[in-house]
Amino acid sequence: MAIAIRKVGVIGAGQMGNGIAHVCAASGFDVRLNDLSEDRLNSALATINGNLARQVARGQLDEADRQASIARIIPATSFNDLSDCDLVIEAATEHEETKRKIFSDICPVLRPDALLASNTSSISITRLAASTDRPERFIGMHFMNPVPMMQLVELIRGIATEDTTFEQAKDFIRALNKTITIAEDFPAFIVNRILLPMVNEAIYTLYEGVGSVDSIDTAMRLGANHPMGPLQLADFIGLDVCLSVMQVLHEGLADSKYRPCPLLVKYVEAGWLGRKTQRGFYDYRGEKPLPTR
Ligand SMILES: CC(=O)CC(=O)SCCNC(=O)CCNC(=O)[C@H](O)C(C)(C)COP(=O)(O)OP(=O)(O)OC[C@H]1O[C@@H](n2cnc3c(N)ncnc32)[C@H](O)[C@@H]1OP(=O)(O)O
Ligand SMILES: NC(=O)C1=CN([C@@H]2O[C@H](COP(=O)(O)OP(=O)(O)OC[C@H]3O[C@@H](n4cnc5c(N)ncnc54)[C@H](OP(=O)(O)O)[C@@H]3O)[C@@H](O)[C@H]2O)C=CC1
Repeated sequence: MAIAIRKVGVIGAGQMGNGIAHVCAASGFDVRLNDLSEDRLNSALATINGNLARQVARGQLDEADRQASIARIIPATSFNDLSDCDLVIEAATEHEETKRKIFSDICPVLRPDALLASNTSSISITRLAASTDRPERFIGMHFMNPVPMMQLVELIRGIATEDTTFEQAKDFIRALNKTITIAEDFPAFIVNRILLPMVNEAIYTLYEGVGSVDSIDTAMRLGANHPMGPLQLADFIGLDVCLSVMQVLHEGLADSKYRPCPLLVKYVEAGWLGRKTQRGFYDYRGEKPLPTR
């Protein structure tokens, strides 16, 4: 039975969670934004405020709407604060065990008819759904980074996702004024099945000394009209997320062409995760980003 979606819970207030909360609030939904720490929630609200202000400055939003949007986002340090949500979108770390633990903790708190979605970049929706008490009302809702700027949401049904869930998810995404593309539930779906091997190949190009950080990013920005070079994009996505997606592809499709570049592994092991740690293929701590290699 279809339910009206009015209140949306977002679990994980990082790069994606704050963007998802932003677009839901700006589209008139009440939002409960959850993360492990109050500090993370406070910085997420500051980021959202800044991005809404950027949209006001660009004339995409008026000041009254900015204020109304930010007022619709309530920080939630406990899953109990999400108990009356109609839809909960998980946007926590790209680590399957983390997601499964979140689902086992949140399901008992939710109304039986509430929908549950994951913003996972690559992990099997069918498998994640099976770890919940509601595989029929579970779906993959894959937003793109940065969420307020990117038009696409990739929608992925698990094997058990019901038609009503699918239709409600489509209606919800349309209410966010986003465009839907439908992907089948296979490793990394469509966008990351194509994009992340390109990013991984750019890292191999650096690793093998074919080009420098600057020459590789310049080549693709000016040679293929990409808005960001692939190494700049990797830092923007997060090198931990890039590595997780490549591991899911490599293990899920059992094809050596998806093996993660050893240099990517090294950066993640060093904690150099890109923009979110101020250092990846570029060092973001100074005036302008400087290549770290
Ligand atoms: C990994 C996955 O699972 C799936 C994915 O998401 S893959 C990644 C998909 N995303 C991309 O490919 C993004 C490619 N890059 C772009 O499209 C563009 O560079 C961009 C849209 C990000 C920015 O476009 P732009 O015209 O340069 O925007 P501009 O006004 O100059 O803003 C640039 C800066 O603001 C950010 N930005 C601009 N508006 C923003 C908003 N409303 N919300 C968040 N960030 C915003 C940009 O990311 C960039 O960050 P910094 O301020 O920290 O430098
Ligand atoms: N980055 C990207 O470009 C895109 C990422 N995605 C997907 O979105 C999801 C989030 O990615 P992203 O935002 O980049 O990751 P981030 O690391 O930026 O944010 C993840 C957030 O989840 C928090 N978190 C971790 N465990 C829990 C938990 N148990 N309960 C609540 N919050 C938790 C983290 O807190 P802490 O840091 O303290 O652990 C962090 O604040 C991933 O599944 C990713 O694959 C999808 C599209 C694009």
